[in-house]
Amino acid sequence: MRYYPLLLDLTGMQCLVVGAGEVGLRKIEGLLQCGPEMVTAVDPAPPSTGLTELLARQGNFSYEQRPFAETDLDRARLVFACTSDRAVNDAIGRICMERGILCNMTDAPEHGSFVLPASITRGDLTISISTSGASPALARVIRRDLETRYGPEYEAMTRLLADIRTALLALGRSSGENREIFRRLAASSLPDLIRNDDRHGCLELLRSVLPTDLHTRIGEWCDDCFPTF
Ligand SMILES: C[C@@]1(CC(=O)O)c2cc3[nH]c(cc4nc(cc5[nH]c(cc(n2)[C@H]1CCC(=O)O)[C@@](C)(CC(=O)O)[C@@H]5CCC(=O)O)C(CC(=O)O)=C4CCC(=O)O)c(CCC(=O)O)c3CC(=O)O
Ligand SMILES: NC(=O)C1=CN([C@@H]2O[C@H](COP(=O)(O)OP(=O)(O)OC[C@H]3O[C@@H](n4cnc5c(N)ncnc54)[C@H](O)[C@@H]3O)[C@@H](O)[C@H]2O)C=CC1
Repeated sequence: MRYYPLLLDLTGMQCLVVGAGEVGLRKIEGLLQCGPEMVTAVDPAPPSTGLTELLARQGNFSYEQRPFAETDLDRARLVFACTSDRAVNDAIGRICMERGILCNMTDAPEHGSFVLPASITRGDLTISISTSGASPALARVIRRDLETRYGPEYEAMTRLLADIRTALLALGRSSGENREIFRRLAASSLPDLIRNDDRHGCLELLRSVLPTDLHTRIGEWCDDCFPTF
């Protein structure tokens, strides 16, 4: 396998995007969805409409209208080289490598330390697809295909399973018994029931699978999946 897949927590992290054209903007938007400490974009061009909107909305985003300078890398932990100037991108990649900073090279991925996957998020559920740079267009097609298979109901499904998991683990039963229940629920028709707004079916299913100690909580969990407002 060419790359090691991981999910990165951006809390407290300073991110730098050099070159805020079409590709840079996509990377900035992706970063800002994950709550970093700060995203700084550096580009000599005036900010585009998309960037101006982000600047108005996001307190943790700043834009510096000037070319890249080596000192930009002093505080950055995660860097994206997205300029249209191959020599500038190469220099960023080289310095990051020397300093041990994670760097995404948008025009020469083989010289960077990581690539981005195409992603679908449904609350805490993340589905990522990567072709390791072989064909981003294929990653995009597969992402769109999976988006229809795993719809918005998977956000509530994931939250429900997380709540049940916390409660079940607190009962202190054997992990073998717990695993059996988690696997049954995860493979059940819960997504269909949520999508079809079938609260009754959901109640029935949870009663049939969960131990009686948890039955008093089922109503509250279903309320969360089927809000009445
Ligand atoms: C290696 C990587 C490095 C990185 O950026 O991390 C990289 C590199 C390059 N992309 C290029 C082109 C395109 N990129 C896209 C789209 C996406 N590119 C993304 C990631 C990645 N792109 C990483 C590998 C991911 C993987 O392989 O799985 C996605 C998944 C995520 C994101 O960017 O957030 C996002 C999809 C988001 C979505 O829709 O879900 C499209 C599709 C389109 O626009 O229709 C095209 C045009 C079609 C095509 O070329 O396939 C070029 C050539 C530029 C040129 O022509 O010169 C290079 C440079 C090179 O290959 O050398
Ligand atoms: N990884 C990916 O997903 C993709 C990568 N690419 C590659 O990414 C690069 C950028 O593509 P686009 O965003 O479409 O180009 P673009 O022309 O829209 O944006 C490039 C930006 O870099 C800025 N720039 C130029 N010199 C700079 C410097 N010294 N310091 C800071 N900023 C500088 C320009 O002002 C411009 O705003 C290209 O090399 C392209 O081949 C293209 C498509 C997808």
